[in-house]
Amino acid sequence: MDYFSYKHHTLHAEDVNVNDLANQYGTPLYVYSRATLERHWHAFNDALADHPHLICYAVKANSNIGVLSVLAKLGSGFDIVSGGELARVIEAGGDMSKVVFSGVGKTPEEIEFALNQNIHCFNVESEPELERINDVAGRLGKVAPISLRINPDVDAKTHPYISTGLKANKFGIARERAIEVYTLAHSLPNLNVIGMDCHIGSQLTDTGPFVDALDRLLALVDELAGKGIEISHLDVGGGLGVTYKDETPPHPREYAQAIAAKMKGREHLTLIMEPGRAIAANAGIMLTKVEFVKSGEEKNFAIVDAAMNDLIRPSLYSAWQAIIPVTEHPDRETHTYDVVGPICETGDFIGKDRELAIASGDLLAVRSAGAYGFVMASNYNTRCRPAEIMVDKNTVHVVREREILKDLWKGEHKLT
Ligand SMILES: Cc1ncc(COP(=O)(O)O)c(C=O)c1O
Ligand SMILES: N[C@@H](CCCC[NH3+])C(=O)O
Repeated sequence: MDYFSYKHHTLHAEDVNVNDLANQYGTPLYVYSRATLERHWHAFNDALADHPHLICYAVKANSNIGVLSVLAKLGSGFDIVSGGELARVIEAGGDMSKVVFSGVGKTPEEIEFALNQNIHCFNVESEPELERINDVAGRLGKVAPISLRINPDVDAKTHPYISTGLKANKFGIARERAIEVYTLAHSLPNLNVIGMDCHIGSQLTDTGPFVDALDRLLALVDELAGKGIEISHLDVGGGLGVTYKDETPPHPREYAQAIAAKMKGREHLTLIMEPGRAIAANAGIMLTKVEFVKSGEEKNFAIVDAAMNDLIRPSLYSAWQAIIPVTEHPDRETHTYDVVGPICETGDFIGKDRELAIASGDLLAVRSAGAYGFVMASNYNTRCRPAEIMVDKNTVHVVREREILKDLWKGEHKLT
């Protein structure tokens, strides 16, 4: 079931006509569906019902406090990568005992902040980070729970910018060095070694690489146990892909069951997952208005009011996201358009070569925009970032107001 669907030729988000949202809140506008977020979270959680587990939603995918609060109410954990994300989870009412802290460059201040919140675990990516956490914990008279992020050296077969589990990537500790680094961690006085984690990349559309990575991790868990280092959780990271166009990723249930099957007989190991995109991407759309239709010699352009500063994935990764009309006009002729924004860059496009039946003033919806959409937005060209809306059946919540011009130079000072 799709919570973004047409009723009487008009796109709805759950029970709300998105035309009304655009009229009331303006465009560009991000619109999320609470029911979709919840359904995606439950798909992971329910599939793991037979194994001790924790779903730690990857906050980076969509860190809006409204989104986080919906997931916190379901009992979700959170995977964070900065003190800022931790502060958002606190603000949203998240349970600190279900927070894991990933990322290659945690500062002493961020470590202290997280230690004082008693988070579940630090996912440590290097030896110097291990030493740093040990020092900060010692200074605070605390013991830091840690997991080591192992780089399993498997090819996730995804876009090179978002592949993270190869030796050539900056992430994690090489598999060959894992035992040595675990031994070091175990010897440090202010650390408690409780887990092992990995994350091999994002937008993966095949279960194979996940299972290969898990096999490699489990072999290490056994080797560690042989050396007297027993851990209590295994975190397989995030990375499950979604359908943007014609990709056929496994359903979260299928993916989670494949992972859980490998964990049979290891019920003492809590299984942690950190899905981001698979929960948020298809729970959101971005609405944009056609300002002008421009016919060139070689191309037609639909110049819209959203740009690469609002949604950067097409420009950054040549990512394809569906662009659909808010009102269907079966009577109109279609033409091929590049859907472009007003920013002064040739790379400013939302979609290329799209068949659309449009006129200026029409509204379009960019689908799959709930993950890595607003969170990657900027103010480039001094543009206000869009508002964000959460629809819950027929109720509309403004979960972030549209920026106003004054917000854009907050903290700046002119010379007198
Ligand atoms: C450590 C870690 N966990 C989880 C995620 C979430 O990934 P995805 O949104 O692909 O599920 C990421 C981002 O790729 C990550 O770096
Ligand atoms: N931002 C990326 C994914 C990066 C994943 C972060 N670890 C995207 O839009 O696809």
